[in-house]
Amino acid sequence: MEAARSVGPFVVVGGGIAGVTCAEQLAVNFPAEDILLITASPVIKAVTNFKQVSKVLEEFDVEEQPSTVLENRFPNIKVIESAVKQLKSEEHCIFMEDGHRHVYKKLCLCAGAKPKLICEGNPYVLGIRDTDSAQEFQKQLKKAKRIMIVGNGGIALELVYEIQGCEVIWAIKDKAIGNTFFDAGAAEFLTSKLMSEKSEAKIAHRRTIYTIEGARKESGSKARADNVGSALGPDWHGGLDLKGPEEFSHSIHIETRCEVKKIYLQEEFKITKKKPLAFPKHQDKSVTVDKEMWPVYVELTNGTIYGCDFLVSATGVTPNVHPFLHGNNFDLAEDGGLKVDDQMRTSLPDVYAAGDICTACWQPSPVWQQMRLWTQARQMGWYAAKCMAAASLGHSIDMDFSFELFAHVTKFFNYKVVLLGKYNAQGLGSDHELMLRCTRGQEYVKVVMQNGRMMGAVLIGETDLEETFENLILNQMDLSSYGEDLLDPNIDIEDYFD
Ligand SMILES: Cc1cc2nc3c(=O)[nH]c(=O)nc-3n(C[C@H](O)[C@H](O)[C@H](O)COP(=O)(O)OP(=O)(O)OC[C@H]3O[C@@H](n4cnc5c(N)ncnc54)[C@H](O)[C@@H]3O)c2cc1C
Ligand SMILES: NC(=O)C1=CN([C@@H]2O[C@H](COP(=O)(O)OP(=O)(O)OC[C@H]3O[C@@H](n4cnc5c(N)ncnc54)[C@H](O)[C@@H]3O)[C@@H](O)[C@H]2O)C=CC1
Repeated sequence: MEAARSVGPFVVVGGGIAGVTCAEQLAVNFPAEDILLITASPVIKAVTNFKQVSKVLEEFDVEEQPSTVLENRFPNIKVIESAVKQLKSEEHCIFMEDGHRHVYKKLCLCAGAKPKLICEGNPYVLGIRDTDSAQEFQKQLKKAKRIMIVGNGGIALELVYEIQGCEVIWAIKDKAIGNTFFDAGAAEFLTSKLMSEKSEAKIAHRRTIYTIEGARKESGSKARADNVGSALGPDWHGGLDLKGPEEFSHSIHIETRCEVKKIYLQEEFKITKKKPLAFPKHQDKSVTVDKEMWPVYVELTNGTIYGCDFLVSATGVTPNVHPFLHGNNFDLAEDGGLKVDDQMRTSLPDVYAAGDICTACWQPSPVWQQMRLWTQARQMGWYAAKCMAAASLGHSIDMDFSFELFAHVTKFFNYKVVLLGKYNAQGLGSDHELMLRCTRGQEYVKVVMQNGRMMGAVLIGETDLEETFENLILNQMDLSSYGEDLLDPNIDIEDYFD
């Protein structure tokens, strides 16, 4: 067995952000050694336009590229396009779909995650993970008149805002939108943006439903449909044409505090004699029961039933661990991810993991938590390579600074959104207070304070506060004496703390 440990190259499985970043860093650290990157997809995802916005805030695009681009940049990286079928960790060997096998010295698993669908194997329930699934969604949307989006996180927030020309029923378990990122206050701020943008907006308070009828579609430029499959960056939907066949701009119907109870196919539904609801498409109050026959019917736990063309299950992801588990006893975390320690090691010798496939099981910084995001996939891939390099030289390294503070920059409803630290007071119990500053349609600033120290923040809009707040959270300065001044728009707090 000893022999297996030292022969063979470094091997990385997965051509997503985590895997590509890990392979690149290994290639830089060991320019004279072969690095094998094995991936099931014909393209790899590369980080482009990387910008270190501040100490921990970073922004970048994600671009799908042919593997030759990576091999040309790093001559000691060899990309093999084939799925891994099995791992025999005892033998330090992986077996491929294409029949080949590869011995490894050290292995990093970066096989990502897959959509956690509310119902597997139903052709009317779509998940979105990558370009292929996004294109399939776009194709289905072109001919859809009404769809249901289930889930209240990143994908749902983006889709609800971007989809035009198709009625959208948005079913969420929570009482307010965007629960994975926002509290009720921020949700209200964002919902009002959705309302204010649609001239005929109105809210039907039946079961706290928002019915947003949009203005007739102005000429406006359609999203570029020709460059699908290019940058998968935070504007992954930007390259898609998320427009249905109808001529109105938006028609969103939000059903809160409910889940999908049952999904019926058309034939099955006909025999139930149940009555599907229509939502007032043209403000016609009398339209309460749908006359159309839909391919699929969805019964929600609040008793309402809607016909629609298909559902999007934007209900989270589950780590892609299965091809590797067979015959290997990895320690798994509750969320199904491969447990990794502070050196990105899994429970099996010489096997590391990074990105969506893993679950961080080290003692985290008090203001950091894992979230399956591009930013963390890149940071983990980079750090795992450093750990593998150090380990092969016989030592370990300190935790990378990027895990000191949770920091995420993104865009929702066309607002810049910055999330820092314990932005929703995660794990702080009731022992914290919130400070808020909000100008409707402009900015929403929420700060989470505990014992006079800043623990987290939600910044929506161009607030220019991210760097100052990042420093205040990192240095844990006692801010009690500043009180409300901290958010006083007339006080330039940057001067206070510069
Ligand atoms: C629609 C959507 C929008 C998103 N938007 C954002 C955003 O705006 N900002 C953000 O920060 N995050 C966003 N995310 C999350 C982000 O995409 C993921 O966190 C990130 O891509 C994870 O990277 P990864 O390398 O771990 O996994 P992935 O990118 O999933 O890569 C996994 C790789 O492993 C390969 N693979 C899988 N199984 C095998 C196997 N058996 N053998 C060989 N290879 C295999 C796959 O082919 C793929 O190349 C979004 C996710 C989705 C689905
Ligand atoms: N701009 C950004 O930062 C974006 C980030 N992402 C990331 O990509 C990954 C996938 O995105 P999402 O699928 O949106 O995951 P998510 O984790 O962001 O949201 C999942 C949502 O589905 C809900 N949910 C789970 N099971 C459900 C059920 N059975 N019924 C109803 N609701 C259910 C959850 O409560 C949550 O609101 C996530 O890690 C997310 O953070 C995705 C899109 C944009």
